[in-house]
Amino acid sequence: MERLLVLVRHGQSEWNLKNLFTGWKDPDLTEQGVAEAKRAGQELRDLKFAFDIAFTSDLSRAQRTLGLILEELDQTGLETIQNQALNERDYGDLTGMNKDEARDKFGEEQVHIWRRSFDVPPPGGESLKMTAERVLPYFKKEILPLVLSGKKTIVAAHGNSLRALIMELEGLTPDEILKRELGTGAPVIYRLDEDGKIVSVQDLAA
Ligand SMILES: O=C(O)[C@@H](CO)OP(=O)(O)O
Repeated sequence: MERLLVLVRHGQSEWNLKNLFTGWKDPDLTEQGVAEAKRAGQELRDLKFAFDIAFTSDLSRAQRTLGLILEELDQTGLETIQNQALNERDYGDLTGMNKDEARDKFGEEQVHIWRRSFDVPPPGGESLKMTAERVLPYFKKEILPLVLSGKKTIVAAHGNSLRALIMELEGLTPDEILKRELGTGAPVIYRLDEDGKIVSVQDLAA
């Protein structure tokens, strides 16, 4: 039995393009983001993927990315579950701020710590650790059992909510996961064994 899990970060959003901290804000995809999502769908179609269930966050950029992928796969009616647990890390007071302006205001190092340390949250927001503490229980309860039962599953979500998932799946240390940048609209394909251990990983961005 195949146990397939595909993770995909949303395509470029309006706020990715404007270089703004996004978090739980809900900007739409850019034209480039739409094209990235379509290309992801085409790549999965070329690899002959057909899914049994889809999960996404409650943010439009991830939902729309998933919708565009499913269109390419001719699977627009696929059962899809949306949950806030898969949302991007909440950037708190940084939300909406330009990333370069934040560096000017708070210093390069402080901004890097907020963006890429494991357990230092930005003011009023979530660290990657806090993000993992909501993503992982949801994944273990709602998603993983379906994957292990043979349901081919796609999860369309966000840079940091997917980092939390990848850290768990691949058994990475905080240092290792923080160096991992996920391309917009680039699927990562996992095949798992019956215990949820990785049999193979294929990153279509690579
Ligand atoms: O702004 C955000 O919400 C995220 C993802 O785009 O940014 P960062 O790469 O800084 O975690």
